[in-house]
Amino acid sequence: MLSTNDLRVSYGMSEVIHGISLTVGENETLAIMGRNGMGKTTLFKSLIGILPAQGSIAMQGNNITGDKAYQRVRKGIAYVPQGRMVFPTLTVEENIATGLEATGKKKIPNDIYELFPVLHDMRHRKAGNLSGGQQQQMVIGRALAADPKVLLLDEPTEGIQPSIIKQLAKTLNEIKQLRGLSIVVSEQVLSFAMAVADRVMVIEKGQIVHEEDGKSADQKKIASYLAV
Ligand SMILES: Nc1ncnc2c1ncn2[C@@H]1O[C@H](COP(=O)(O)OP(=O)(O)OP(=O)(O)O)[C@@H](O)[C@H]1O
Repeated sequence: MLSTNDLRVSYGMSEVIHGISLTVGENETLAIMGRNGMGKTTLFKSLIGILPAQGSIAMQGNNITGDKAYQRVRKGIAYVPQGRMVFPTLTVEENIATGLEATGKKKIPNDIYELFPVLHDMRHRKAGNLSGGQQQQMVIGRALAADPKVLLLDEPTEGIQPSIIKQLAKTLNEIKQLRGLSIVVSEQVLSFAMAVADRVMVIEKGQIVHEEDGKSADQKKIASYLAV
């Protein structure tokens, strides 16, 4: 579905992603695990087209390396950034509706409010008044409004309570079923990654250093990469 080949990303003269090749298949969830500063956000920003990269990125076999972010969104990639980036003074509904731009539609698809009933209840509230977990649901709803084929989520559990993290994992699995999409998620919370991932990759200093099947993953080994 989405793949990279020898992807390299630099800030000025300093290269921080050193040749990453990965593929996420149709209806697959790929978790990219790594400690702070290992390059997860940089990788995601290059996938969505906010940061320029060398090497290549392909979507359904078509080269999108030269595409701008909005073109990639139209081709079916949606991005939920780390820190969520809500528009605090807009209502919940207005926030979600910003995701519709790529589709030309005016109405928020029903399944978004079915997935997140609390967002329906709070749709006229200002987004800045929502809890962290509710805001995370809202920005996932915003990404789904763009009708993506691939959903990129950068550390969605950051700043969210453990009980809500469990619920978020369940919801992501539901979304994958319901929409039949592919998910790439970056994470540091192992239990969350294990609850959603079909495949796990570990990133260290801008390189993939370990990869295995999610269901049979050696959690101790992955945890050892995450330990400081
Ligand atoms: N704007 C920037 N300019 C220069 N270097 C940067 C910039 N942003 C990130 N870096 C560096 O790139 C490397 C990778 O950072 P990145 O934010 O991608 O890591 P991360 O795994 O997402 O970590 P975190 O979870 O803390 O966001 C780090 O060494 C970081 O210091």
